[in-house]
Amino acid sequence: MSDTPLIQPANVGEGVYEEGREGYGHIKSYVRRAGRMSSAQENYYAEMMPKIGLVYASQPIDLAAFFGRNNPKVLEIGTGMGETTAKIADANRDIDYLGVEVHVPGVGALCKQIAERELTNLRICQHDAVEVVRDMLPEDSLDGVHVFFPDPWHKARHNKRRLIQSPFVALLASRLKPGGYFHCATDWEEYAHQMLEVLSGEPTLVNSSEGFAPRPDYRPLTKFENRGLRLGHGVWDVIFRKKQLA
Ligand SMILES: C[S@@+](CC[C@H](N)C(=O)[O-])C[C@H]1O[C@@H](n2cnc3c(N)ncnc32)[C@H](O)[C@@H]1O
Repeated sequence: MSDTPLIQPANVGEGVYEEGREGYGHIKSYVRRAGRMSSAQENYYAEMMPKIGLVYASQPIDLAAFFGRNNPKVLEIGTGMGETTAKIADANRDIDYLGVEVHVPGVGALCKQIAERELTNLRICQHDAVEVVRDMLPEDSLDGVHVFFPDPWHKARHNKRRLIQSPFVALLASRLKPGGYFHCATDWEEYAHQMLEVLSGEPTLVNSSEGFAPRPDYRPLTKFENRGLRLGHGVWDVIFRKKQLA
């Protein structure tokens, strides 16, 4: 692993207050939303998280040992209510998926999907993905990264809270294996262009298409996306690959 962390640990920057910074750590890409779990979500959370949850710790993990097999590993950041995540894992049982999400009712909803679909290839970490990637995922350990519809933070003064920015993309790219893919999607056009620009600027990645990519079959259309498309709104997919070693 390299000596210089790409994202500074939480104690760096102490004393500097910036909007969006929690506990003087790095700027957060989310706000803790209110919202209670339904009793079903609560029950599934209590039943499933001890079995499939990854508890955050500031040390790298062995993903093959964690999933109990050597199959391809894909990270999804911001699984939301988990419908897309569960559908993808259900349709691709030979691939192991690690979903990272901070919103507790969303984690509860995903636990329900995992139990109902009897998925053994999908696990969840309920923690800030920036810290999970920085502290827990070894370099060259992932076959793919999904970041679907990240919070757009559309006001200019909030743009700094967006996930897809150069330092985090460089960190994520370092966790991909050579040939691994990095797939983002958004319905916010200006963010789509930022994604394309930031990923194009990462020297270890190469675009899999010319410009935006067609939606690949493995990413199902969400209800929300379908409605948007009917209303004439756009959705943009950006898919890059990590360069093979020379
Ligand atoms: C707009 S939602 C999209 C959810 C889902 N991907 C979808 O397509 O419906 C973005 C999600 O990312 C989560 N999120 C944002 N920043 C995060 C972070 N740093 N770590 C983990 N989850 C994060 C939010 O809690 C939210 O659920």
